[in-house]
Amino acid sequence: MDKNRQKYKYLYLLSEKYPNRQSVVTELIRLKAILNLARPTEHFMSDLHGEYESFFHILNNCSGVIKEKVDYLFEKDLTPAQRAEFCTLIYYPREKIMDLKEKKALSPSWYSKNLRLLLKLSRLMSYKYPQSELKNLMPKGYETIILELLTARPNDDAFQEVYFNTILNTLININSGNEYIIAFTIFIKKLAVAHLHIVGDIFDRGQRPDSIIDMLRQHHSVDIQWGNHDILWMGAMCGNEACIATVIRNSVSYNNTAVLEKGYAISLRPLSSLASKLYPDKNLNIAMKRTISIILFKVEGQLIKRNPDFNMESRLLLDKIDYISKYIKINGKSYPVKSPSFPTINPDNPYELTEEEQSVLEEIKSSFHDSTRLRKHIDFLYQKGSVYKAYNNNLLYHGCIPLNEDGTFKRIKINNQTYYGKNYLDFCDKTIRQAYLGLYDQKVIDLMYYFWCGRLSPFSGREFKTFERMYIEDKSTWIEPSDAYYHYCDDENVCNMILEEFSLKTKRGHIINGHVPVKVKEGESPVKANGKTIIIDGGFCKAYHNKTGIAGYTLISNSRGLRLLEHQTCSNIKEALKANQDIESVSCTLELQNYHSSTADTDLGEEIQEQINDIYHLMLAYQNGLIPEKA
Ligand SMILES: O=P(O)(O)OC[C@H]1O[C@](O)(COP(=O)(O)O)[C@@H](O)[C@@H]1O
Ligand SMILES: [Mn+2]
Repeated sequence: MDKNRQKYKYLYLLSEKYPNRQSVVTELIRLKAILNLARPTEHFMSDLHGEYESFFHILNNCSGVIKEKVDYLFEKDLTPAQRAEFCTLIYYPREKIMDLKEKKALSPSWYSKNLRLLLKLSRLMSYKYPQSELKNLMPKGYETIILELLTARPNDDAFQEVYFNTILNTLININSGNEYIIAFTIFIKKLAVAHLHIVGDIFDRGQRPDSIIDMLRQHHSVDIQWGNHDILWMGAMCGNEACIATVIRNSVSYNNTAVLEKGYAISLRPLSSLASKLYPDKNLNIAMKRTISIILFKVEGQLIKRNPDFNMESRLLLDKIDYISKYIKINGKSYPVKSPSFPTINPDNPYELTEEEQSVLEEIKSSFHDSTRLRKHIDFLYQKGSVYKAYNNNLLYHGCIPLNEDGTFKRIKINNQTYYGKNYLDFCDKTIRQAYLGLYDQKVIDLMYYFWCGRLSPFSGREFKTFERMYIEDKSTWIEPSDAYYHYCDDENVCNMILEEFSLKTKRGHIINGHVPVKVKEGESPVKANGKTIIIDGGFCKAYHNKTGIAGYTLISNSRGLRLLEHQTCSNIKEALKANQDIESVSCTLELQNYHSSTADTDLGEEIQEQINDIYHLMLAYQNGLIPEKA
C-alpha cells in the first residue's frame, strides 16, 4: 500500500462514506445541529413483576405524558371531556374507532378533525428530533404522507392550503383514515419517549410477564438492567435446577401457572400428579407448592454443598429438622415446624431426591429447554440486558453493590479471585453470559442461583428466608439480613464514591435502583442521599400495592431535569378506559435545572462530537489535497 494511504488509512475508510467535500459539509452541519437539539427524553421503570395490564396502559399513555401534552396544547380548543376522549384515541386507536363505529359516530368530518389534532400534537412533540430521524420513527409505508402533512404550510399560502386539504381529504375519501390515525398514534408515542430503561424484575408474582416481554420486543429503544427475578428465569433457561424449582414454586405460590402452561408450554402435569399422590388430603395447589418446595430445598442444598465459597450454609435447613419431634433448630433455638409432613425425605440423607422427584424435575427441565417462546424471550433479555448501565451520567442497576459496614466496597472471593465495586459487577455480567452459552463448567450455572438469592449478589443483596417463611410461624425468623448498601444508599459520600467507581461525574450523576419497594404510604421517599440515589420500585405488582400505597413509578429525565410520576392505583383499568378515564399520575419534580440541556450534554452528544472531529479532519484532507475527492 502506498505510504500516504497507509498513514491516512482511517480517513480513506471514512472517505468511502463521505466521498467529497459536499457530503462532508452536509454531514458536519447536520451533526452540529443535532448537538443543539433538546436532550431526548428518557423514561425509567422497574419491578414490573408480570403486571401486564397496567404496564400495557402505562406504555400506551407514555406514563401520563401524552395527557400532559394534550392538556397543554388544546386547553382552549377542547373541553376536558373532549381531551380525555382524544387521549383514549391515542392510547387505543383501534378499540376507540370500533367503539365509535358502533355508535355511528364516524364521519369524514370526525376523521378530518382528529387527524388535524394528531398532526398538531405531532408537530409539538417532534421539536426534539432532527428531520432526518423523524422518518425513522414513522410506521413504514406512511412516512411520505405524514412528512408532507407535517411540513405543509396551509396557513401561509392559499396553494399550500389547497395542497394540504387535498392530501387530507383524499386519504379520508379513500377510506385510509383509520390507518393514518393509527400510524399517527404510533409516531406520537415514539416521539414522547426517546428511550426506555427497565431497571429489573419483569418476572414473577403478576400474571403475564410473557406479554410484557412481547411488548418490550416491539419497543423502538429499550435497555434492561436485570433484576433477581429475571436472573432466576435466565438461570432456569441455563438448566439450573434450583432456579427451575424456584420459578415453579413462585408461580404456584401466586396461583399463576398460566404463564408457564399457556405462555411457555411448560406443563405442570408431572408435578401435579406427584403432588396429589404425596398429599392426597391437601388441595392441589397447596400440595404442588409443598412438592416443589421440597424439591427446591433438596437441589438447593446440593448446590450449596458443592460451592462452599457461596457461604450459604445457613440455608441448609432440611438436616436441622428433627423428623420425630417435628422441631427445627436454628442458631441454637428450636421452633415447631408448620404442617410437618415430609413423605419424600429420608432423614439420613435429607438432600437426596426420590426417584419420582428426580423424574418430575427432569421432565420440567426438558420442557424449559424445549420452550421456543421462552428461549426467544430469554434471548431478548440477554441482548437488551446487562447487570448495570452507565447512561447519560446516571448509573442504573437493580439491587446493590455490596459494601462493608464502614461503607467501603466489599471484597468478594469467588474461584480464588477477589472482586469488588465495578469489577465485581463486570464479573457477574460475564458469568451470566457464559452460563447461557453452555460451554463452561457447572460453577457458572450454579452462580445463576447465587445471583438470584445470594447475600452478596448485586441483584439481591439479602439473605432470603424462603424456608422459614414457609415452615416457621415465628416471624422473627423471616427477617432477611441485607447488605450495608441499603442504608448507605442514603449517604451522599458513599453514592459519590460509587459514581466515581464507574467514572461518572458526581455533580450531575444519579444512581437509579429498583428492588426495594418504597413505602410511600408510610411517608418514605424514593429520593435518597440528597437526590443522588432514586429508588423507583413503586410496586407495579398488585400484591405489593398495600405495601407501597401506589401502583408504580416512572422516572423521567428530560432537558429540564428529573421528575417522578407516581401512578395511582386503579381497580379496573379496562372499565376506566371505556369511560375515557385514565390512570392518574401525580408528578413530582426532583431536580429542576435553570437551563435546558441539549443533546450535546448526553452520551450520544459525545459520540457525535467525536464523529464531527473525524469528519472535520476528512474535510481538511480534501481541502489540502491529501485525499482525492470522488464524484
Ligand atoms: O413476597 P413474596 O412473593 O412472598 O416473596 C418474598 C421473597 O421475595 C423477595 O422479596 C425477593 O423478591 P424481590 O426482588 O421482588 O424483592 C425475597 O427477599 C423474599 O424472600
Ligand atoms: Mn428484586
